[in-house]
Amino acid sequence: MMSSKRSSSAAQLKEDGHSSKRQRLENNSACSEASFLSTLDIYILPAGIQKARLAVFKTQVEKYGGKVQDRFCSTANLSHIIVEDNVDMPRMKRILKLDSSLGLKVVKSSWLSLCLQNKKLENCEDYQLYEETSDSNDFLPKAEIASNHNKSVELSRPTVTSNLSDYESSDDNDEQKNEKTAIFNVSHIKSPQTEKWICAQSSKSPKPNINKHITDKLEEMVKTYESTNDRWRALGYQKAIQTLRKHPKEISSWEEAKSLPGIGTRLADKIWEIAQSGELRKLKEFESDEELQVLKMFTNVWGAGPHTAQVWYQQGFRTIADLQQKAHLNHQQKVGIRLYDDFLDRMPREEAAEIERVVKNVAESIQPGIIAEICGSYRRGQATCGDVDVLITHPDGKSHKNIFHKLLAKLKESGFLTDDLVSAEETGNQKKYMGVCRLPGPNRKHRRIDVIVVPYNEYGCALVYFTGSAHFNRSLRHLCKKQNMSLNEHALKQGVVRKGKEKIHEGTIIPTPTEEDVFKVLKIPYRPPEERDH
Ligand SMILES: Nc1ccn([C@H]2C[C@H](O)[C@@H](COP(=O)(O)OP(=O)(O)OP(=O)(O)O)O2)c(=O)n1
Ligand SMILES: [Mn+2]
Repeated sequence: MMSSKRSSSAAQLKEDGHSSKRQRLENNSACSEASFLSTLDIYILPAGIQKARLAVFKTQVEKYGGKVQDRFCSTANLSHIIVEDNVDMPRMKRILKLDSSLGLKVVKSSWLSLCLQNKKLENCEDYQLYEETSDSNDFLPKAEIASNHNKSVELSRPTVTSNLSDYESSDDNDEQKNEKTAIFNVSHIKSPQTEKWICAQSSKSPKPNINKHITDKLEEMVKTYESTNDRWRALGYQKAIQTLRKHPKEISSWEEAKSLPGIGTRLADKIWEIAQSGELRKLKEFESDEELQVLKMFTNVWGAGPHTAQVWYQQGFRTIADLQQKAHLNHQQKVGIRLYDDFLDRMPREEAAEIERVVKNVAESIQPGIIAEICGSYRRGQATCGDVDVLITHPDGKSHKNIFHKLLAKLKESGFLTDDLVSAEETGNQKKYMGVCRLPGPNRKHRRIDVIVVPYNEYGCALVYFTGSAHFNRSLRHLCKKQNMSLNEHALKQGVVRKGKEKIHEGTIIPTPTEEDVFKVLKIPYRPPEERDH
């Protein structure tokens, strides 16, 4: 969980780092006929296609700016797999030896012929092969999930290789649907129907979660998949949990589970198994699997992700004591191990409020008028918090610059900050500290604290980002993509042009001094923090 947070900020950084690619866009942006296939990066399944025809396809596609891969590689960033018109999905999967989610478009070769014939990238929808979906459409609005339900292609992806880029790629697959509009015809983009989006809806459910007995078990599955770095599956389960939480009645049949958006056959099986027996065999198996349990425990060490956990396991370590005595640990992991139990314990929100008061008082004593706001789960009104995320700024637009070091120095001096994890991470104009604090007095636990100092003109976007939830943020970012915008903790930008995962035009900043402005620009109703707890 905590390691995912850090990977995510790295991913965010990456998002920002594409300005050098702007040039390429400018050369490309007048998308003439000559490069009408430039968004294609395809693999053509040879089965049933004559060699000569295969060669023609390859030459033609390349001639018009596309790429054709000679070998199939499940980790390559393909836009489509092309198959002979009579090849069906099961056959293709057999040939390519696939059996978990890839999320690639599989299209009949007659579509490619049509594009070449008309010298334009035709809509491929009518030529696409579909398979029942189970775990993929996380960020789509509900209506879209429903309508795509039996259509989206879901191929198998080998488990252990899934990583963060898979996680983001759900966005991109969907984006490819709009590739024509996005690359060729930027000015004619329709505003998506926003009302169905997760970020447009309140997380406050009018009814309590009646399927809690099911979602609790699925949550355990998520934790396991997260510890083995199987984010693809973790995300699929997370999405099912969201859907089930909102479902107004107790699941009473397999069909009922299966009819819910984003729940495919395999998830419906699991849900029905829990509904009927109160148990999930797969989870039991996981629970009796020593390796999985150890990996879960090791990934709970702050500073250790699934990879480190795996390495430790392979080195023969099985307990936290083993790590303490024998493993080669970096500074963060040493802190993570020393405070292992404290970090796993979520603090009551009252304690987070006390921490806020300490930080606010010290901040105010350094610079009057300073704003210090706890974001994260606390601001969303949760009863317990995993850590405290303090966002700091100053309305004069400049005083924030001097605050970071002074504030941390004072907080250390008083003994409130006990350990540093990341002393200063700079992202653009923002500075982030990650560390550990403890309130004065007996029997106090150590708590994780992040302090983020941001310039006032980035405050609106920073508030949105650090308030979360992470799921809510993903939905916002995805909605942005649909409107050719981008959103991160720094800014909301418009006129962004993307090609696959790449941003080939960074876009321009739309000023959003407040959170409300962010919602307004995206044309969704403003949601107060407690309604963003998705
Ligand atoms: N992968 C991530 C991680 C974090 N965030 C944003 C949204 C989160 O709400 C906020 C703070 O991150 P935390 O990990 O502290 O999450 P929460 O505060 O929501 O939960 P917790 O109570 O577990 O700290 O940062 C995000 O958008 N994407
Ligand atoms: Mn938090």
